[in-house]
Amino acid sequence: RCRRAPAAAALSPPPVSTTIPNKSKRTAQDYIFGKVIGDGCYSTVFLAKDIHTGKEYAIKVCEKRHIIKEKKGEYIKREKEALNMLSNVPKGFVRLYCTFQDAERLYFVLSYAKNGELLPYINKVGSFELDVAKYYAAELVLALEKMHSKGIIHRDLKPENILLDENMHLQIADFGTVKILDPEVIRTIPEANIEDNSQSTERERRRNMSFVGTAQYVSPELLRHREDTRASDLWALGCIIYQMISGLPPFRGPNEFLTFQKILKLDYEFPEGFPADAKDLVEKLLILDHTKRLGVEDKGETYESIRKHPFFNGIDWDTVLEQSPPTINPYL
Ligand SMILES: C[C@@H](Nc1nc2c(c3cc(-c4cn[nH]c4)ccc13)C(=O)N=C/C2=C\CC1CC1)C(C)(C)C
Repeated sequence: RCRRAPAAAALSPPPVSTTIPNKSKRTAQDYIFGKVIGDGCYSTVFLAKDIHTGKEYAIKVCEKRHIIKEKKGEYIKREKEALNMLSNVPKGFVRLYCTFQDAERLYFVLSYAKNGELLPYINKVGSFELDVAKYYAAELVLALEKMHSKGIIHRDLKPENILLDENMHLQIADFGTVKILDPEVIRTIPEANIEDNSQSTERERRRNMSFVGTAQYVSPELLRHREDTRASDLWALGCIIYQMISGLPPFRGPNEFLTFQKILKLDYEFPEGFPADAKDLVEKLLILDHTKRLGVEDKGETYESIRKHPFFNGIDWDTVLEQSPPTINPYL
């Protein structure tokens, strides 16, 4: 868990120069750094403009000494690997264009999600109309299918790191907490009972696993056993669908510890008037036993049992991303 760095910690943008270097490798001098648009645990995301093309990008800047001090090298490496694995996926994720470094910093040049985070939209209108919630839930399912089929588990999905591009399509960001499954590993199945040395190294890995996830959206298996599987993202999907429709996440406490207690006891309820289909889907995702969650048994690259759920009636899964998203209106 990291505390938000105080604004003062946001990096001062590097000096701008006017020389035009050779095309091969970009440097910070190729960009005009603008406002800070996002502040991560050990990085700051600036809005920036390429001085040669005038194009806008988001540049994530990480201080090398901070990464070394906080031992975040692994996170940075995994984030870059995940972003590269997803950069050929045309929609649903922020795209990594290039990286470069100087003596003190690492730079990631990424797509600029012009409409920012999903969270302010939920807060502004209180809660989404059903067709809006359904549409964005469908975009989220498609993004999870693409990530999981590449063996990438996000582990910290939440409305703050689900962004919206200029056409209001979703772009998942912040891959600092991802887990990338070893390609040889078959789809994560319930742990076998047989004792073998891989089991003990797996147990070792979990004991050493630094905690990830944000309180309201973290799954019970991550809390209880430090076990992270694709099903942990399906739990977060359930929380986000609940929140888009009711305006607040299902598990809320005055502090993280009490929020965790509610998660482990599955202590949540639906507000009056919560649509029946949505309630049924959320109930099939917010199941303590991660092997029983809707979608966990699905084989192949799509979550058929989630796609087929009545909540998604009317969604044409093949054209969702080509459609223009429904307008997010204040819920009267
Ligand atoms: C979730 C992230 N916040 C953000 N990450 C990114 C943004 C972004 C944009 C706005 C925004 C745009 N307009 N108004 C606000 C607000 C927050 C943003 C963007 O455009 N492009 C790539 C990003 C991230 C790339 C990812 C590899 C890190 C945190 C809080 C971690 C900094």
